Amino acid sequence: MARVDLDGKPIKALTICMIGAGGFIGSHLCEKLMSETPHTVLALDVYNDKIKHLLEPDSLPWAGRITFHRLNIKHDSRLEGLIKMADLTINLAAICTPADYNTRPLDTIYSNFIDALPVVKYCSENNKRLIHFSTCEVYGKTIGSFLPKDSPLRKDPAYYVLKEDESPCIFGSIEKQRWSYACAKQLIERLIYAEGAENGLEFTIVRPFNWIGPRMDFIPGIDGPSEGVPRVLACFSNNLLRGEPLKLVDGGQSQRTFVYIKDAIEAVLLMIENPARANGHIFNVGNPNNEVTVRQLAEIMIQVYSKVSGEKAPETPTIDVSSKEFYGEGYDDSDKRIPDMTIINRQLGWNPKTSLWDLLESTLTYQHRTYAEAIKKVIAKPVAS
Ligand SMILES: NC(=O)c1ccc[n+]([C@@H]2O[C@H](COP(=O)([O-])OP(=O)(O)OC[C@H]3O[C@@H](n4cnc5c(N)ncnc54)[C@H](O)[C@@H]3O)[C@@H](O)[C@H]2O)c1
Ligand SMILES: O=C(O)[C@H]1O[C@H](OP(=O)(O)OP(=O)(O)OC[C@H]2O[C@@H](n3ccc(=O)[nH]c3=O)[C@H](O)[C@@H]2O)[C@H](O)[C@@H](O)[C@@H]1O
Repeated sequence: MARVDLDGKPIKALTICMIGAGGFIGSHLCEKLMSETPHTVLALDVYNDKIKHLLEPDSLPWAGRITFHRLNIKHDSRLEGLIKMADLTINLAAICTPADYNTRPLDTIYSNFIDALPVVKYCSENNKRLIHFSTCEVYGKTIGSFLPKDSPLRKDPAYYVLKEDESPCIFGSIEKQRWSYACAKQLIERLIYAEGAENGLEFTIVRPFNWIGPRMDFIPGIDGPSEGVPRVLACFSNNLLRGEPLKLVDGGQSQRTFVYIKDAIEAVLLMIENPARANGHIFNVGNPNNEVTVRQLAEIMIQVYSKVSGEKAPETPTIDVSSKEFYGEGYDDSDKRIPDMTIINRQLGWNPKTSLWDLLESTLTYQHRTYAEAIKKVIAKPVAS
């Protein structure tokens, strides 16, 4: 049966230029596009470890529909040609781990703004559609966080729910370099929006709210640097795998909503296949029902990991660390992130499905299966003198 879009029209097979295809989100999106659609992917990245299973062997059912192009978009003349070959470009490439924002602010700003400029320009000049990945961090802090601690208004959704077309972007001072990422993402959003308004660029901007699942980031000392600090899912997974206490930054009081990567990818596929409904829009993609403090996240992950691994929870399950000690000078944090879902619901009829417990159960099962043996070997190895 022919696949149809939300308006009942047949979906044409597309060629998609996916920049950053070798990362966490890219790997899941490539998997979905290969297994469930007829689309072709030109996968661009500097790494391909997370999509190797889709590239080899030649006998895979989708062989020929995905090709990997190893390139750095900072300096590679092949970029424009690949964008021209495609109907649609999806840009995922970015430095997007908070540990980098205050310690490598220049790389962060270059990666999230300067390096994205040619992609926007080539799409605009060649009349190609662009789906650009921004972030929920563009909202920064909530309005409610500036109210007195005991103000009843803090409980009023008007002071914390984040709306694409209404909420302001509230960042800290310049010396709080945490916001270098959010600010660079905000400026590229504004540039894309302006290209749409002045030059007719067909664009969609995605604001992911803490998408998590298998293949997110790396486990320090196993498939990433020992001293590296990934995002919270991988930090806590690493602690659990090693039987160490989970580190709560500044008491773990910040709140987040976590969405399962597989739910979120459904939303991206709807955007890809329904351009008339997605063009010109900015979409929050998150799960407002999965809100927890970071401390609660740690507690749930400890329980779930114990269930899936059969190992006892560590005697000291969590410890508090200051943000200065953990991330260094210039760190700051978003207090609370509840996505408003009105626009994505209206335009694409999308809703997240997976509960926090369920998504952590499948993700931690994957982490245990993938890393537990390797961690045991590393721990058992005597340190070279
Ligand atoms: N995962 C989330 O929940 C989340 C949340 C908000 C925003 N985002 C945004 O979504 C996008 C993808 O995030 P992710 O979680 O998959 O991150 P990721 O780090 O796993 O993936 C990014 C990929 O881009 C590649 N890349 C970076 N710079 C490049 C360059 N110059 N040339 C070629 N390739 C380059 C990296 O090698 C990596 O494979 C990013 O733009 C990020 O800011 C993600
Ligand atoms: O995922 C998103 O939607 C966006 O937010 C993330 O930012 P953040 O949620 O702050 O990053 P995490 O590393 O996942 O941290 C979440 C919270 O856990 C805390 N944390 C992290 C690691 C840890 O070991 N302990 C700990 O308490 C952090 O301080 C923060 O409050 C990243 O900036 C991006 O990947 C992305 O743009």
